[in-house]
Amino acid sequence: MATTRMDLDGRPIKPITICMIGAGGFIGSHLCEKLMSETPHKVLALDVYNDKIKHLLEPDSLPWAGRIQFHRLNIKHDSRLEGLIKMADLTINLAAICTPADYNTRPLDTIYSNFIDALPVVKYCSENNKRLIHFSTCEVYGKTIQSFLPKDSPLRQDPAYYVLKEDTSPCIFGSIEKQRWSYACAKQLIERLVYAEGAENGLEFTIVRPFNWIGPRMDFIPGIDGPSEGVPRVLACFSNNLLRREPLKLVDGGQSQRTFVYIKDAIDAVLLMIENPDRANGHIFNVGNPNNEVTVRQLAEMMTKVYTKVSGEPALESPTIDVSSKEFYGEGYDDSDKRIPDMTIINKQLGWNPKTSLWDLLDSTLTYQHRTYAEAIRKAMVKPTAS
Ligand SMILES: NC(=O)c1ccc[n+]([C@@H]2O[C@H](COP(=O)([O-])OP(=O)(O)OC[C@H]3O[C@@H](n4cnc5c(N)ncnc54)[C@H](O)[C@@H]3O)[C@@H](O)[C@H]2O)c1
Ligand SMILES: O=c1ccn([C@@H]2O[C@H](COP(=O)(O)OP(=O)(O)O[C@H]3OC[C@@H](O)[C@H](O)[C@H]3O)[C@@H](O)[C@H]2O)c(=O)[nH]1
Repeated sequence: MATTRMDLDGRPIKPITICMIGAGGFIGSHLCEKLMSETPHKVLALDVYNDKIKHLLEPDSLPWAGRIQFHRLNIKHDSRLEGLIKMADLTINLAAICTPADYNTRPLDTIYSNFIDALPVVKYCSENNKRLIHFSTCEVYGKTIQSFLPKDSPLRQDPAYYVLKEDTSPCIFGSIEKQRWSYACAKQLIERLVYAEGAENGLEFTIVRPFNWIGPRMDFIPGIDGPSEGVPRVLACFSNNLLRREPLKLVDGGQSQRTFVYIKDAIDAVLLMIENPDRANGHIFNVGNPNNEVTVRQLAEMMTKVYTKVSGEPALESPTIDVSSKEFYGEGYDDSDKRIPDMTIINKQLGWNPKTSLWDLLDSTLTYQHRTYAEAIRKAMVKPTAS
């Protein structure tokens, strides 16, 4: 007899149906895994692709068979979207172009994907009184105030100038020709639209600002399960370099800082939002791990050490190489200098804190990368490239 699961206020959690847009992606695939293995909820999984959730959809003998349905559709132009949102109690929108290499090279696609294409999702939820959890990004904060202070200013040590807080921090982007900010600005405007639908029309919404969630199935390995010339996010870039025994490329010397959180810790936070609507509705949540801050150079050094342990292969003599952002990303690139999430609101509303250290999450993730890709890469490197 399954025990009834209780929410944070001691009330029994009723099974719901969730319309998950972008369910076939990195975060979506982990969220579907969690929902299928640990909850009674149903998922309508909408995406253009389902490679990352195929293991959840087949065979029919799976214990959750019947609770997850895949619908292959592109929300840009599909008349089935409203009906699927109406069938569900809650819509979670994860769909986006969200790899920085695209922001300054495909700015129109980026703006359409992160703002225009999300408009019908918000409209259908609002018109049909359906709850929405919308995925934004920590990138809406842009650059810290600290990054504009003189290098020797003592204020640089004051957290008020660099800790990012949902209800007080400004959004600071570069100039228009720095087209990198097309993504963050599109995300900012869709946040403002969702917030306005809440304020004016009573839409029950939650906005999530992920701070660099990383783990297995993030993006792709160029030339293996993605285009050879593709440029994924840093975890996949560095994994690809390690797998191919190439130096890791440090953009502009790798001085930018990031905080990384393990995908499995972050998914726990999302499940708390799903199952505690009274505590999550109306809120914007930072979801990250302030204890895992490194420069990109330090990340490269740590991944090199972990990969040596995981693969048994010694590191290269020169494990990293500096490259300019212009060379790596092209014209119009710019960067966030530092991303430390303030955790006050998510602690107060949901009592959530991340658990996994950067070393441990890199250990499990690089173990997955090595097990999944090492053989395919060895074969690809042996095979002469087509002349
Ligand atoms: N992973 C992170 O650390 C991170 C950080 C900040 C924000 N986010 C946000 O979280 C969300 C999910 O990110 P992710 O890391 O899983 O990315 P992802 O690229 O792995 O997943 C996005 C999914 O959306 C799908 N999609 C895109 N456009 C679509 C469309 N028009 N119709 C149907 N499906 C479409 C893609 O096929 C993909 O499977 C995005 O909104 C992203 O901006 C993620
Ligand atoms: O090979 C590489 C790849 C990336 N980098 C650097 O590593 C840092 C992280 O780059 P990523 O591609 O992972 O992406 P960013 O952290 O800049 O933004 C990402 O995180 C927030 C989400 O909104 C998005 O998924 C994306 O915008 C950047 O400073 C980038 O310049 C390298 O130095 N070398």
